[in-house]
Amino acid sequence: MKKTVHVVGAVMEREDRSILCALRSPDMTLPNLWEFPGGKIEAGETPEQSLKREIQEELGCEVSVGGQIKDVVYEYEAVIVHLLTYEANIVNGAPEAKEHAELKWVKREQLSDLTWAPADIPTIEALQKQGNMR
Ligand SMILES: Nc1nc2c([nH]c(=O)n2[C@H]2C[C@H](O)[C@@H](COP(=O)(O)OP(=O)(O)OP(=O)(O)O)O2)c(=O)[nH]1
Repeated sequence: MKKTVHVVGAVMEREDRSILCALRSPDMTLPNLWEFPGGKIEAGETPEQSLKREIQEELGCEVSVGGQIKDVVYEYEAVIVHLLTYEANIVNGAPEAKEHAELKWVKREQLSDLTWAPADIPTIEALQKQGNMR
C-alpha cells in the first residue's frame, strides 16, 4: 500500500496582492515544480505549528497562520499526499530561498502560468476564484 504523507503549505500574500511561490529544486522529489512553502507535519504537531516551523526552516522568517484554504488528497506514483493549505502572514523577517531553487511573488491571475505540483491545483483554483470576487 502507498504511504500517505500529511503536508502543510503556506499561501503568503503581500500587500500588492501577489502570492509567494516556491520552485522545487532538481534534486527534490517532484523536481522543478512550483509549490507553496511548507512540508510534512511531524508527530505531535498541529498543522499550524508545523507550518510555522517549516517556514522558519525553509524561508528563515516567522509567520502567523490564518484560515485554511483547501484540504486535498492527491495520489502520486509513489505516495499519497494529503495537503492542507493555509493563509499565512509574515510577522518577522523576509523570505529567503534556503532550500528552494527560486522564490517568486506572483499575482493571483498569473498563478496558473506556473507549472505546479498537481496536489496544489485546487488551491490555485480557489485563489483565482476568490480573486475574481474581490
Ligand atoms: N511543501 C509542499 N509540498 C508539497 C506541495 N504540494 C505537494 O504535492 N507537495 C508534496 C511534495 C512532497 O512529496 C511532500 C512534502 O514534503 P517535503 O516538503 O517535506 O518534501 P521533501 O522534498 O523534503 O520530501 P520528500 O518527498 O523528498 O520525502 O508533499 C506544496 O504545495 N508544498
